Amino acid sequence: MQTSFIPRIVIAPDSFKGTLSAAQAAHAMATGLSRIWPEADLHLHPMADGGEGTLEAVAAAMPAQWQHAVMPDLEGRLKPARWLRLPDGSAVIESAELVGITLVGSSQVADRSTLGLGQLLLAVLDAGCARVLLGLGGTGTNDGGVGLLAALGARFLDGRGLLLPPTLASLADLAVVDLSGLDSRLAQTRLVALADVASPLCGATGATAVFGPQKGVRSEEVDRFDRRLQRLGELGDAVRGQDLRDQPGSGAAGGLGWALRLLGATLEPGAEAIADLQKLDASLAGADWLLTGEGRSDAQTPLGKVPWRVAGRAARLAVPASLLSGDIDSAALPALQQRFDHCLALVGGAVDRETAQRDAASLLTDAAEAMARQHCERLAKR
Ligand SMILES: Nc1ncnc2c1ncn2[C@@H]1O[C@H](COP(=O)(O)OP(=O)(O)O)[C@@H](O)[C@H]1O
Ligand SMILES: O=C(O)[C@H](O)COP(=O)(O)O
Repeated sequence: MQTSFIPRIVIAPDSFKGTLSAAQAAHAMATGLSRIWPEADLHLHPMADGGEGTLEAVAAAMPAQWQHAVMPDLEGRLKPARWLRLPDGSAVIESAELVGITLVGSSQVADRSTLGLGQLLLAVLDAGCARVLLGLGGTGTNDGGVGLLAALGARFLDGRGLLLPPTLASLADLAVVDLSGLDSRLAQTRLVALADVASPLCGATGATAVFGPQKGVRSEEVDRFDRRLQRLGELGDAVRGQDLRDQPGSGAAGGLGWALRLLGATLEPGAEAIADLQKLDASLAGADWLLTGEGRSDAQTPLGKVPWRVAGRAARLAVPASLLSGDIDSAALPALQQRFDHCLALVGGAVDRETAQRDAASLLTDAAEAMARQHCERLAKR
């Protein structure tokens, strides 16, 4: 079916983790919409939230230059790591490049470190970048950011004054946080952390309790590891004379949010920052429809995931928004329907999870087409 109505449609999905990048998801959705409206004015905004895909989402928004380095990953293996230099001279780093959960091999979470990420930040300082955006999220580390801090000159000592390796395991013996040797260039550098979650560093809603289990923290370890980050937070905050550990986003990326605050960074919700960089509102202004989605929509989605945030922007501009995700938790539907006029999942009916993941791109295209067909008349009447 094709119609003469030519709609303006914004397509702004997050990645479908493990199956499609945000750009692939946006492209698949666009292909489906084009079957109904071949001439449609489509605006593709592959989104990210600070986690995996952040560099790609920024690169899609502007003529940024890819830069290349080789740094230790979360298990200490040397790995190529990219960063971006923006037209205004700022740099963008993505934590998932070096300490991403997909890079985890056989290590225990307590032995992983963000040291290589700190070394990458040093390389960016060497390159003379005065403003650095750091995407936080999708990490396999829970070291409170001590690796990153150590790379930049911080020292972590035990009760006898011995230097500790920068890992969660060593924090069991932590007695002193010494920030006196931090790289002096940090004082002239504007650090902006793009956080994918608003969790505090510790406690029931903190990094270890909420995101530790997905990184391999066993239930009997949660309290012990949380106490280590609590102690780290108390000692670091005392040096700064501020309570940084309870601030929103300090628990992002296994505590990297807190570590960056300790370095004077400001924290922003990553999805909002990416939407701004992509000038999403300019595309939404006057649009007829927003189509967004993610791998799985659930109770976390209304807490500020990408689809929720882009739909919030659409609502402010009176643009109806629909959600097309790989899977949708039916328990979350009532909440999701507050913001989306139509919620559709690939999983359902004859399509099981395995098929939805295997054939994600073609199923997404077909589902977008089906959605467009259903919305055709309503959009034409707007
Ligand atoms: N094509 C797909 N069909 C069904 N489920 C998917 C698909 N792609 C990803 N998922 C599921 O989505 C979940 C990840 O959710 P996602 O929204 O992508 O990331 P996050 O919640 O970490 O931001 C995983 O459990 C994955 O199995
Ligand atoms: O710990 C992290 O890396 C994140 O802040 C939360 O991770 P997730 O968004 O990949 O679940």
